[in-house]
Amino acid sequence: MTDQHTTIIAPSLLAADFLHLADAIQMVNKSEADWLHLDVMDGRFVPNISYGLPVIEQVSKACKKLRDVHLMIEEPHLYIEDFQKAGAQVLTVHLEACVHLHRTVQQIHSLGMKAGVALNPHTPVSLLVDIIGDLDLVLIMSVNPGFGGQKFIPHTLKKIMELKSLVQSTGSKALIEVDGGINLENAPAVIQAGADVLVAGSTVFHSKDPKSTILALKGQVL
Ligand SMILES: O=C(CO)[C@H](O)[C@H](O)COP(=O)(O)O
Ligand SMILES: [Co+2]
Repeated sequence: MTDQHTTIIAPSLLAADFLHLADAIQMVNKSEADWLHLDVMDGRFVPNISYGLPVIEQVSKACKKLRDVHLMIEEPHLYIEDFQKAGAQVLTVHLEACVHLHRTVQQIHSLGMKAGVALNPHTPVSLLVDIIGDLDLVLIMSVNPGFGGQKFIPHTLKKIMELKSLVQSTGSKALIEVDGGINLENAPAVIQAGADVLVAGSTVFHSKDPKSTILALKGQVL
């Protein structure tokens, strides 16, 4: 999607203190984070409900970083324009939730957003073969979607490597984003496997010094 040499860090607001969202956004604004990851859950595609359009609209007004919206919802095509109006800049839908994935990607692009497709841990990378050339981003779920604070599933490292070869062999511009259970211990291996973007919720927001943790995830320890 963009020329970049250092890993993009996208803190996930899901792990922030919801009573003090403004403080969380100011921290992200002042940090070396590149994006803000926003997780939308509908209680149907995943067994949890997070936050939705009104929250993203307000967050977008305050957030100076790119808004990376991860839709864990059924029938996401019904809400593409709503999320664009709320301030989404990258909009990611789940392959498992889309019957007409190519059409949904076209819809996202027609509204001026970057388009991402997310894969659950059990969904093979090979299912992207006929869409990879149209994508700006592929999100590899490294936990089962629905909750923050879960443990990284090790076999997803192999999927990141498979996706990296697919991207390289097809000349796709898609960035590889990895989401779930990322911490300071596994981040180097995830980057080594081919990740361009690391999502980190608990590791950033539950740390004593979130700004330093963001730098450390980038491999630039203070
Ligand atoms: O999509 C997600 C969960 O479905 C979140 O982005 C992810 O879980 C981040 O949280 P953590 O870093 O705590 O695992
Ligand atoms: Co997410």
